[in-house]
Amino acid sequence: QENPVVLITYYSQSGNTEKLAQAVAKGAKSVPEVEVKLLPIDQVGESDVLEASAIIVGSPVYNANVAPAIQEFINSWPFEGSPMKNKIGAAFSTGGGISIGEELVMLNILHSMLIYGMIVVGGEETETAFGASAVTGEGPFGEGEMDDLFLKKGFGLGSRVAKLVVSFHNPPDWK
Ligand SMILES: Cc1cc2nc3c(=O)[nH]c(=O)nc-3n(C[C@H](O)[C@H](O)[C@H](O)COP(=O)(O)O)c2cc1C
Repeated sequence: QENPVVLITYYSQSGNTEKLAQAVAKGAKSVPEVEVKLLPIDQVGESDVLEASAIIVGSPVYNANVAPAIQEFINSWPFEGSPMKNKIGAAFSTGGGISIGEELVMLNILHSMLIYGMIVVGGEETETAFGASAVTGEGPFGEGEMDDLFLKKGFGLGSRVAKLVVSFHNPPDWK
């Protein structure tokens, strides 16, 4: 039996969300028995979406909303016959400021996943209850390297989703 696929996909104009996506992928790859795919959103086809057992979507904060490309991507998922039902979903975001949209963006992604019948989860810790987020342009969190604190959150999100996928893939005997 093939390993279940965890798809991590993101939109990133200036590289911040991509950095966080790489940390999420690292976390997912730390779990054996999953295949991890890390792709920018414009390189994801419908077959990637359909074959994935889990999808982790990342967006920058744009005026307290997801980037339009992210919403278009989610809107393009197949709906008839509920092929997305019971896939695991999770979210991450990066925003320039502290608390000016990161949570809204993650929750918006999760809301949309719920419409498709997906099972949505946050990260490993209370600090990633809604997913992993990073501040990229305020106070000590300026341009350049992403703070380790945020990369760890991304890692934890990826590893939690991958662990869940493995346990879903090998269901216990519930009888
Ligand atoms: C059009 C636009 C709107 C933005 N609006 C917000 C905002 O409402 N809140 C915020 O925290 N950051 C905002 N930002 C900053 C980005 O979210 C931040 O720089 C993010 O890390 C960019 O991600 P990227 O490098 O992956 O493109 C905005 C940036 C742009 C270009």
